[in-house]
Amino acid sequence: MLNQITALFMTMRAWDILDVLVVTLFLYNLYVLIKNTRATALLKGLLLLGLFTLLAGWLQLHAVSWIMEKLMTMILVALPVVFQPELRRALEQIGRGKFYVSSPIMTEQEWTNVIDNVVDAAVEMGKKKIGALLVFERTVGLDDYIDTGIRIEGLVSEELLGNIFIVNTPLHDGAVIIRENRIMAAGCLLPLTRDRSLSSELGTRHRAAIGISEQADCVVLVVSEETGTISYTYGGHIYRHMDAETLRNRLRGFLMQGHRRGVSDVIQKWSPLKK
Ligand SMILES: Nc1ncnc2c1ncn2[C@@H]1O[C@H](COP(=O)(O)OP(=O)(O)OP(=O)(O)O)[C@@H](O)[C@H]1O
Repeated sequence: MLNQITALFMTMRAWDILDVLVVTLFLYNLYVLIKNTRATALLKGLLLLGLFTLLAGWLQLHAVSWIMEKLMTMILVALPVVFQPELRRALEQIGRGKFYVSSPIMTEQEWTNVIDNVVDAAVEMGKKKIGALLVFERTVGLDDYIDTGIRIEGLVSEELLGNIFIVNTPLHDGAVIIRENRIMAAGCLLPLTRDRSLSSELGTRHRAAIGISEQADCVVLVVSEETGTISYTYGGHIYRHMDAETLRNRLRGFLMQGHRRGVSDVIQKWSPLKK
């Protein structure tokens, strides 16, 4: 065994290493792209079906094997249809040269500043019963949704957020999308959840917040215009009646510990050129 491994390394050419590196980079970015989206759950399901097919073959259950093989073929044909939005987004990102995401890493102080400004704005809007919808992009890019709104690309501040959501102003309808310390766009249209089990108290603003969190790994804040309560959504779930401190802590958890944008982070983090 050891000899075989040694032989393998001895016969390895520089191109083979490059080959492995390219495949690793591709798979890692693919993982980052689909992590925490509905694609992950579907892939887990596929993996289980694959294992079941192998097991059926190994136990020589011919009828089960035959059915599973046909089923797998059908699923593989159906996959591009089911994953059409994800595939489109991935191809667009490659087309825009964004598959390998390179972005400056935010310091802890910068994140704290962003979170404080957003939470203070949300609390203030809650007191005044001003409805608001704020999406924090994480590893899954939200360019598709940013494109549905008005581009801003301004630094996050309590004052700017407060201004955007003033009732009857052009930008107040729809969602604000935040990427790191920038408000990328306002007035964005988000997909509504189709979950029928939700409370009837939750109108379209809350349904949009849940809907986008089902499609991507973003975290979304909602301020209710009716009650002034603040909620957040993540992974298709809604967490309601948040106070400022809990919200701050949850956002820290999501954004400061959980925010990774890919291999570029690691490279930048350990880069000797990093100041
Ligand atoms: N698909 C969507 N994407 C983004 N924003 C949306 C979407 N649908 C509705 N909204 C926002 O939600 C507002 C309507 O909120 P609605 O009263 O229906 O929801 P709600 O969940 O009951 O919230 P509230 O408690 O604030 O009343 C719209 O004016 C718009 O700003």
